[in-house]
Amino acid sequence: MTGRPGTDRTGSIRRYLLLWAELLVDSWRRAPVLTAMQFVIPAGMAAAVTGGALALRAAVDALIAADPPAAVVAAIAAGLAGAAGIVLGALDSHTAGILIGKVAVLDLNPRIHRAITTLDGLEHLERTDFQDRLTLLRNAGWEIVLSLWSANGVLFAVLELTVMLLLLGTVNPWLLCLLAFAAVPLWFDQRGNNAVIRADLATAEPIRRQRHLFDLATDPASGKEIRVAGTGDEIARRQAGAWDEAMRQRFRARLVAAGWRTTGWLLFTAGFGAALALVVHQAANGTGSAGDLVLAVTVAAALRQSVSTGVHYTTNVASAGRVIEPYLWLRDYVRANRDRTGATTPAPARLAHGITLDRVGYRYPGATGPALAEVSVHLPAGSVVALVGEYGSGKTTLVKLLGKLYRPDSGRILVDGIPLDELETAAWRTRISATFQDFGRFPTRFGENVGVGDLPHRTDRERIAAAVREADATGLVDRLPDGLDTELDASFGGTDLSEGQWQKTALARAAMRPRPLLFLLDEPTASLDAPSEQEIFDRQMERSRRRAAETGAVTVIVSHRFSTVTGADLILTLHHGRLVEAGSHRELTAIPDGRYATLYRMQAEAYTRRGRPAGADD
Ligand SMILES: Nc1ncnc2c1ncn2[C@@H]1O[C@H](COP(=O)(O)OP(=O)(O)OP(=O)(O)O)[C@@H](O)[C@H]1O
Repeated sequence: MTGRPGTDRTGSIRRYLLLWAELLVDSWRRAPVLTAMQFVIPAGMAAAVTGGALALRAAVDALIAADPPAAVVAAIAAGLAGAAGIVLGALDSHTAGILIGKVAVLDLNPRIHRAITTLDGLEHLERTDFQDRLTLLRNAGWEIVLSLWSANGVLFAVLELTVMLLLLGTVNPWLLCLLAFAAVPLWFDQRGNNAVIRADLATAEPIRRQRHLFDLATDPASGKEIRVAGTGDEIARRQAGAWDEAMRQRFRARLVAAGWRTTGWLLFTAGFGAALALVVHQAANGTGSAGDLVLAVTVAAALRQSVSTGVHYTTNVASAGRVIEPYLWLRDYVRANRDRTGATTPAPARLAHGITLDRVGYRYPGATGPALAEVSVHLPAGSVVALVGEYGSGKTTLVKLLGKLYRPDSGRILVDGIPLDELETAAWRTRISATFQDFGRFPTRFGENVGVGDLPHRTDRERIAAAVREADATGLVDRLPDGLDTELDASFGGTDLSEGQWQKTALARAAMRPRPLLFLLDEPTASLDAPSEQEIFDRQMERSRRRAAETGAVTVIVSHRFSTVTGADLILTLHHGRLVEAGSHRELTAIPDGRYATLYRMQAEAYTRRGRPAGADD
């Protein structure tokens, strides 16, 4: 921001013009004939209106001059011009609709979705102010493309207005003042629209909240809890509250806009009336012809139509700002993100030394305190590292930093001495195998759900079968009606899986990559029963050791069940975002009143009370 409104406005106009130029190129590529028609038709309509008015004046003057043949020719010309105007008007709306639909659905919407889904990092999905913008962009393609053709419509409306005013000027130069009256509705309408845009942006948050509450109420997963807890009424009340909050502001803004619009039209009508009175007066005292009067009435009536069309298109352009602004923001954000992630150093073929965290800190945007602070530790190549700590202690944040999903605010992460920031993000990610507690559920076939863990091999059935074995999911596949080819996700007509089965699918997906340098397992077994959990951890340990020998891979496991990670080479205990202890299970349990030792003992006692062996491997 420069702080100078004029400069901001110029910059904004420039950005809009550039966007429209791009959309014009898209339109031309997608449908050249339809695109050309968007210029030819309005030009033809402007010509038809002015030609018709001139022909009508000629016809009336010829009649008065007792020249019937000239009057007939002029009347036919006026009729033809009127008919051409009607045909072109009908063509105009149809062709524009088809063109806008094509470019919006086939070019712009996919471009927006691609930008959102391929953006590096997670901030745009997790920050509420970013989410508000993304909410506005859902299927916004139509409105954005419409703005181009509305701008084009404004241009032609101005052209038509200019020609008409020139015609009126030939009758009486005072009639040129009608231009000022014609501009008033445009200007007032603009003011009203600005109020609407401001209100829509200001109420994006409650609209998103009410949508979220609606999704919550209609989602089968949360539906169970809502019914048991009896919170249905409360959710409905809050949804209505959010809706009410948004709608109050939006209705108020629309009321203000309607006030501006009505005032604008009233002023225009007053000017129009005065113009007609002037021409009638001129005709009455003999300084003008009857043809002039007909021309003035015809043109002034058409002028009203042109102004109305101009206002309509201007409204479209102005209200498109609601989605154009977030779209331009998204493009800038993607560009800035690309520049920021322009690292080019390839990931090492294998880890020789390991991963070092040097005073790493991270604070979520808008958070009051840091999620991680001053974390310094070395994760040796080939080691299995466990992250433990209470809820919210920073474990997942650390995992995300290692996956380059966030960048540290302070300190740095080194991979074999190379700053992670300098490693090419995509290349680094292809060397990571990861499972998160909130795993993805893709509505595709089971095999594909697993295969996407290593995109180049997503249809490699042998590789998929091996990954399924690694995740101990062979029994699951055997029970599926079509094995690997079973369509998943009941909401899309497929077979649904239980929470634990989805988690096993995610584990199999994470087993697809053949030579990872880093395994990230963020509570990979939270939805599984204890025996499956232990089995999976044992299997993962075995896999980690194998991969460690091949590539020096580091495994980072987050687990709340301490007994499963006792075999880790290094256990890191986090507390309020700080690393408070690091060592092996034996070393940490030897610290009297140590954090790990205390938490471990408490968990072990709880298991013993429930009749389960406490830390059987201890
Ligand atoms: N997207 C986010 N925006 C703002 N704050 C966040 C976000 N994600 C996590 N936090 C905060 O950061 C801190 C660390 O969260 P983190 O998820 O890393 O903890 P954790 O140890 O993995 O917790 P859990 O065991 O519950 O998964 C918490 O205080 C949490 O509230």
